[in-house]
Amino acid sequence: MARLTKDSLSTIPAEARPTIDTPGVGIVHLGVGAFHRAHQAVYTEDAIAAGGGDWAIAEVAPNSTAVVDAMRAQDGLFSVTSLSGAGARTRVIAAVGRVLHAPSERSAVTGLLADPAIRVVTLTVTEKAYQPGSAMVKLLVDGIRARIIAGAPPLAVVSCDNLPSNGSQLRALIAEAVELPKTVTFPRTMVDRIVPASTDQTYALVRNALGVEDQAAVEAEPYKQWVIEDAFPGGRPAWDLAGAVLTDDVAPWEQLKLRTLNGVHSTVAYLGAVAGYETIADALRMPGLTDVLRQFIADEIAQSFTPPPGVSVVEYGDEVLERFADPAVRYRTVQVAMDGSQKLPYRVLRTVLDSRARGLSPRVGALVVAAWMRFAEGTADDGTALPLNDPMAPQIKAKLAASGSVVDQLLSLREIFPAELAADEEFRSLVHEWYRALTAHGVRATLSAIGGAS
Ligand SMILES: NC(=O)c1ccc[n+]([C@@H]2O[C@H](COP(=O)([O-])OP(=O)(O)OC[C@H]3O[C@@H](n4cnc5c(N)ncnc54)[C@H](O)[C@@H]3O)[C@@H](O)[C@H]2O)c1
Ligand SMILES: O=P(O)(O)OC[C@@H](O)[C@@H](O)[C@H](O)[C@H](O)CO
Repeated sequence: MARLTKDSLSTIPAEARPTIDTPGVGIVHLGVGAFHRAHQAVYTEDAIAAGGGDWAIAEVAPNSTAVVDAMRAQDGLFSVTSLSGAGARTRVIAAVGRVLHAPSERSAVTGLLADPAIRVVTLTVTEKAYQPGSAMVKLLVDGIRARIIAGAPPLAVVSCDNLPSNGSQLRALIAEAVELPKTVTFPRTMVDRIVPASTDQTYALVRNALGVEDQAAVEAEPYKQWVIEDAFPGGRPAWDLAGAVLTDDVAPWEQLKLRTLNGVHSTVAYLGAVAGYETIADALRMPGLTDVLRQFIADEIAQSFTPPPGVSVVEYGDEVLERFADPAVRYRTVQVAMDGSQKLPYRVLRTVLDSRARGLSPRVGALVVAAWMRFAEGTADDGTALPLNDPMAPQIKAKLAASGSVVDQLLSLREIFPAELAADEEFRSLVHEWYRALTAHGVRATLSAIGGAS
């Protein structure tokens, strides 16, 4: 079967063809993962179609050469399939102008970061990359230094990772190494679209829909949202015309999404993986789980922050549960569960701390922590092995191997559990209680007992 390329575009169904001819490059993106392709690349294609401009994307892969090879062989083209119970729609995106591999083409990447034609840098490099002196930080620092030497043309560096205050966190990491001119900004964003890792099913779906082979294909839910702080000194694509919300205040949107959607996603992931469910949608069918999640949303998450004006956290949470429950979106529980040490603090522990400050009981928050502990132990309730894919795996495993209670050992990991929380007797005793129940009876029986008791 022919490969997806500019030459083969005339053979695919007209409604799936790109809506633009790739213009000049104006954006560098670091981290060519599935999410970027299904989110920022789609918004950018639609923004170019609606508002024009030289805003094509130069993709920079920080690690793998596989995605670089696949996209180069396809002239930068790839497809995005929106999947839901209602059906599938595949479209090809032509917003990518160049593809580079950071480790082997470092000077080309730093040269590009200094190029005045580049006015925006975006990133999706996962939470764990935001560490002082990481390869991603060093690359950006070198690029910004080269840009300063070139006269510091204006630049916005936009983190699109799931992190609280993502823009300020990134700025702080870069500012440790280079004095930042006012012409470089770090807008904060809230990004949302459920994009599971591509599988053979994704590639087969595209072969059927388009009649070509696409090795960079991604699939996603139809829903997408992007709230961006409007701080672009060198201009930006007309993302607003593509449906993004440009605002001065991203914070309430970010809290809403990270605490509700991501907090609940992680909850389903840990309980679901330990109970033996492969996907988030499958896990949601576990008796009692939806009731517990609704309690979590209404009694703890919604009490922990002030949502954007006019938004009900409970209604938003109901919509999130509907999105998660769509069986067409096959997000694996173990994928959402990975890197828990990086995710738990902002997805769940901040909710617990803020609701404790308001005098509330962290009942479900403590259950999530106990479920993460059971997951970290590496076996499901039926004895199947579970992968601990986490940058802190060595420290977590060392705590698990130490003598004493698993709960006390893991709560002593200060990088995850702040001292204030670990010292909170009510929280501690609830985590102990849930951990005992999960260990003695398993997830399903524990959830059924909650249902029976409420
Ligand atoms: N997938 C989603 O549903 C979704 C939705 C919203 C936000 N996000 C954000 O996007 C991120 C990436 O998700 P994805 O689905 O594209 O994952 P992915 O596994 O497809 O891609 C991850 C990308 O991050 C890069 N990366 C990984 N570790 C890195 C490191 N230490 N330094 C630099 N780069 C590194 C990889 O090279 C790859 O390009 C998530 O961590 C999250 O912050 C994802
Ligand atoms: O992408 P991660 O690893 O940060 O988190 C896994 C999921 O919770 C996440 O990707 C959600 O699907 C996403 O944040 C929805 O917008």
